[in-house]
Amino acid sequence: MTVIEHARPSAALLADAAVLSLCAEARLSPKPGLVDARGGGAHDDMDLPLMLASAEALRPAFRMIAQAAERTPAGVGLRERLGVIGRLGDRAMLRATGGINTHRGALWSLGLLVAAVAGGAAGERAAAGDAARLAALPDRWVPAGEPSHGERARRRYGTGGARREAENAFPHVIGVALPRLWAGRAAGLGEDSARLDALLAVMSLLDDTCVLHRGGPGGLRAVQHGARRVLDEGGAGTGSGRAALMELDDALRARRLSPGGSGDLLAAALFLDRVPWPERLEQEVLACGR
Ligand SMILES: CC(C)(COP(=O)(O)OP(=O)(O)OC[C@H]1O[C@@H](n2cnc3c(N)ncnc32)[C@H](O)[C@@H]1O)[C@@H](O)C(=O)NCCC(=O)NCCS
Ligand SMILES: Nc1ncnc2c1ncn2[C@@H]1O[C@H](COP(=O)(O)OP(=O)(O)OP(=O)(O)O)[C@@H](O)[C@H]1O
Repeated sequence: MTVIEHARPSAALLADAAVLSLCAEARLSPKPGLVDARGGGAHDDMDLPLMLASAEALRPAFRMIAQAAERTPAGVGLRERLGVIGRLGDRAMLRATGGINTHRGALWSLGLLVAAVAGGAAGERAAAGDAARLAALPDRWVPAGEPSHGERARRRYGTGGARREAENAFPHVIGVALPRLWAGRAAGLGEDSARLDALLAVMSLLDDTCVLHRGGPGGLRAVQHGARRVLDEGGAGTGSGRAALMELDDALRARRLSPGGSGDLLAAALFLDRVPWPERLEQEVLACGR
């Protein structure tokens, strides 16, 4: 069997892949409740140009994250360095958006995955596992402050939010979004329909603190049941699935419910799908020679 030398993707390439994934997630339309090419969804302070500007503003942070992970062995030192860069990235995002939180959750999830790939993880599962170990390490420099919306939702409803999703090695990315994306492609769905179905599959299962904070457990049930219904109707690529999706979009916009955590995890799946893993390259070369 051919064994191909695996050149680790450069920090610049990983930052490109992370920004492209955020842009692809933002452009994907029609997404229920989320910002997309049609407008702000459940948000009255966001639109697509703002999301794209925010993604671009995060490029230096992703590059610094990758460089730090290339140079520093995984451990508390790296975790604390990522915390510093993550908080700087957050400030760059807020500068670019005039103070609006467009991508905080996405920077957290993608930042950890970028660090894992830059640190040498080979394959989606390995990357999610390495990211989980980093997420679980302590960071002495977390500033004390007001509890975030997510923190309040966690205390009130006992859910784990973005932090636990990372500490558990991104089960909704590895076990839900990626398999659904690949199954959709294998079934011959168009790329947008395969991505929308992957998003809906995550929405149908995730305890999203973004939704809980705005709509409580009733709002979360509406998101989860609505997404499940679209999939049961045949998914975004069918007429009845599309009709159910548009109904869900109307309902989420009317109730101001935004499944932001699911948007973040779709972007994370698109990132992992874009990384040129050695075994995928190997399969492509073998298929080419057949
Ligand atoms: C952990 C983070 C998200 C902050 O936690 P916090 O409780 O304040 O955030 P909160 O729960 O409000 O969620 C933020 C966002 O995460 C997303 N989210 C919500 N629920 C989920 C979920 N179940 N799974 C994944 N993402 C989710 C949503 O987009 C939400 O808006 C992160 O911003 C952080 O701690 N950053 C510090 C910098 C750092 O350490 N970075 C290191 C890696 S770059
Ligand atoms: N396409 C998208 N549209 C909207 N949000 C998205 C999208 N993709 C990802 N997100 C995520 O959703 C989060 C936005 O959440 P939200 O608007 O609830 O922020 P907040 O400032 O915590 O709450 P609020 O707006 O209620 O004050 C971001 O952190 C971002 O990572």
